[in-house]
Amino acid sequence: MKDVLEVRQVSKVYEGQRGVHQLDFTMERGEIVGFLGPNGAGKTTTMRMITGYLHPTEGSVLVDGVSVHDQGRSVRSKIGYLPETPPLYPDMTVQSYLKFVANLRDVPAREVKLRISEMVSRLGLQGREKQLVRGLSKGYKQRLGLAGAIIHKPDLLVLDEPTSGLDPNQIIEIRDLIRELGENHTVLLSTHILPEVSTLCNRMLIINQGRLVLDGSPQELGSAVGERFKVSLEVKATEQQLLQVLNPWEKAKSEVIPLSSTSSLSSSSEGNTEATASELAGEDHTAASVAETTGTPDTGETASHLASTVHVRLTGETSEDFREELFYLLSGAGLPILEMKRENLSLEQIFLKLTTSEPENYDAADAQDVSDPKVSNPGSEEGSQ
Ligand SMILES: Nc1ncnc2c1ncn2[C@@H]1O[C@H](COP(=O)(O)OP(=O)(O)OP(=O)(O)O)[C@@H](O)[C@H]1O
Repeated sequence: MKDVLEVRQVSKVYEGQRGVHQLDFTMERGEIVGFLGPNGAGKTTTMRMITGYLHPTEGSVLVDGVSVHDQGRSVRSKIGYLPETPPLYPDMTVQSYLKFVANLRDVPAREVKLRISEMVSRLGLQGREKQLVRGLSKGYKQRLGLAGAIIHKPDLLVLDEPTSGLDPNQIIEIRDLIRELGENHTVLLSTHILPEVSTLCNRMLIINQGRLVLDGSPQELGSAVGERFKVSLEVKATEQQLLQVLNPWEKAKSEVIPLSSTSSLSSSSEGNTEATASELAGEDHTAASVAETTGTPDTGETASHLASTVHVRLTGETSEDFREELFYLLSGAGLPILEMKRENLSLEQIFLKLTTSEPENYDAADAQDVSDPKVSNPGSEEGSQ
């Protein structure tokens, strides 16, 4: 499929100060891509270069194969841009603003009326056509900004923090609109709100200190930072029975979790109350003591053989999801899983891992490498450059 957007080795230097450095990525038709980064990372700079409002110091931006900077006006008709603060004129009405933008964007005169009514109904602006822009709430101003950004039916839609400053209801409404717009447009969306990316985007780009540090789907994030797949389990078995099955299993390493580190065990049954009490007394809780405190009545056998439930944490060799295989392994051995929980890093933790790095020296030799898995060694010296 032909790329709608090609950002080729783009750098921007502001009077000796770095804006962005050798960014290189493409977007295919129909993608909704989240563009994330801490304050000052270079998101707005990048978006302004993509939309033709700023010239790169180096590199080029192509939309539908045409250079944004060589063919300014013709290529801008293919782009819709919603800056963080949409340039709305407070003394215009909703309708006159849309007419103004339609003319500016070269919408054919005979189509303007129809496009305005399409935008009004699509963006939920019905009944507000004659209202002055200054009287609109922030959420409705954002809707109007979006209407202005798509009135000329652009191929590529660039949205700079479209939900910033909105209340929770407005955020939900604008997200729904963006999701809908994504059905007909290719969308690049910058945001500070991480859950927004997981709900709206099928791919994300993370930028830090002017460089791309990750390019991948939200699902690929874990493997991008070299994370292994992890789960914690509560299994109806003795520790010995469980480890007999898990130890030879090559997919993951298992570690029994002492009772003092488990939450569900320490909050439910009577046995757990005892355990918590002894815990308060500062006793050490090994897996054997878990067995003791949660086990069946004492019949004289060793405590670990009596346990009714055991908690274990399993860490995979890779980031590959092994839950299904694990389920069949334990059920095949007649050991019921009572609880299984993923223990992987949250999006926020991964973001922090990728964007918390020391300031670096910039020189031409330290070009980024975001080849598969699409990350430039976060945390390592090379990656943080
Ligand atoms: N006009 C300018 N002149 C000089 N430096 C600038 C200019 N615009 C941006 N910068 C610098 O370029 C870097 C990237 O800024 P940019 O606004 O693109 O970041 P951002 O990721 O959009 O940040 P935020 O999330 O805070 O909006 C920052 O160090 C910023 O100070």
